[in-house]
Amino acid sequence: MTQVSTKPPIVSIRDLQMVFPVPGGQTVALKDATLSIEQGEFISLIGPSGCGKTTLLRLLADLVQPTGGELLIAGQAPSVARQNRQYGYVFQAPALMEWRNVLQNVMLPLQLMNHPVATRQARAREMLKLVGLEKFERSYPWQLSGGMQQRVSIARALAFDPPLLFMDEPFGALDEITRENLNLELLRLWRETGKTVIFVTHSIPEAVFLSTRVVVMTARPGKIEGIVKVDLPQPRSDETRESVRFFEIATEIRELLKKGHA
Ligand SMILES: Nc1ncnc2c1ncn2[C@@H]1O[C@H](COP(=O)(O)OP(=O)(O)OP(=O)(O)O)[C@@H](O)[C@H]1O
Repeated sequence: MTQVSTKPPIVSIRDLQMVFPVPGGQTVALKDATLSIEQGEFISLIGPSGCGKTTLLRLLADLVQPTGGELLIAGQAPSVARQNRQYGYVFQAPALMEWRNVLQNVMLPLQLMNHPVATRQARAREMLKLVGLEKFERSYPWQLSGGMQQRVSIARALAFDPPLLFMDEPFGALDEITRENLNLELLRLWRETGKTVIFVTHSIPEAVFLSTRVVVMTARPGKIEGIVKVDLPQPRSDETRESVRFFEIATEIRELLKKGHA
């Protein structure tokens, strides 16, 4: 007998639209986006600069309000999901507080919510262990490499143990090898925690390596050109990047990107 899941998708968007007023007119940042994401997926958003990837994340995070369409996070309005701490957000720049050490940075969200000191310390240490930085809790951001700083910001985003993690080009500024290592670490963390990740990237290989599905967007006004399922075996490894299937999927995404540019 087939089991039918009654759980709502963790993200459900229908005909989502975002139009920004600009002097002398308007910018259509996102047009008619429809997408459903199940719990535990790893979704990458890829598309040309200005196609609305960050806007889509900001809509999901309730940082801007859509001008049309529907959007639900775990069956809730984004404002409710935000209050219920349903997601963590990792930005392109780590945005750490220079005057706070690593532990204090990770504890900050819990401190703002008045969690007791012992609870927030224990939770922050657990998250630092998850990202492999338990030995650096007393270090200050300026004492860490760019990759380590981004791991701290991932630990901070996970402090509330949210089911969803939004990541906006988190590794874009890092060198290729650091980026590949962090990709592997992120996949380990994703497997161990069962989180749903929505990840913005400009890199086709990064999207293929990380994702269960890749959402390909068109040039402005940003629309979804296609959704590519990545059927590469898990866990992914360095060998994954050399497989024939990896190149086939990368080519499929490249063709969709070209179509969206035309
Ligand atoms: N607050 C705003 N007011 C006016 N226009 C905006 C605003 N936010 C975004 N836009 C415009 O919406 C479009 C989409 O921007 P967005 O940052 O979502 O693109 P993106 O795909 O993330 O780009 P990139 O890959 O370069 O980061 C752009 O043309 C941008 O200028």
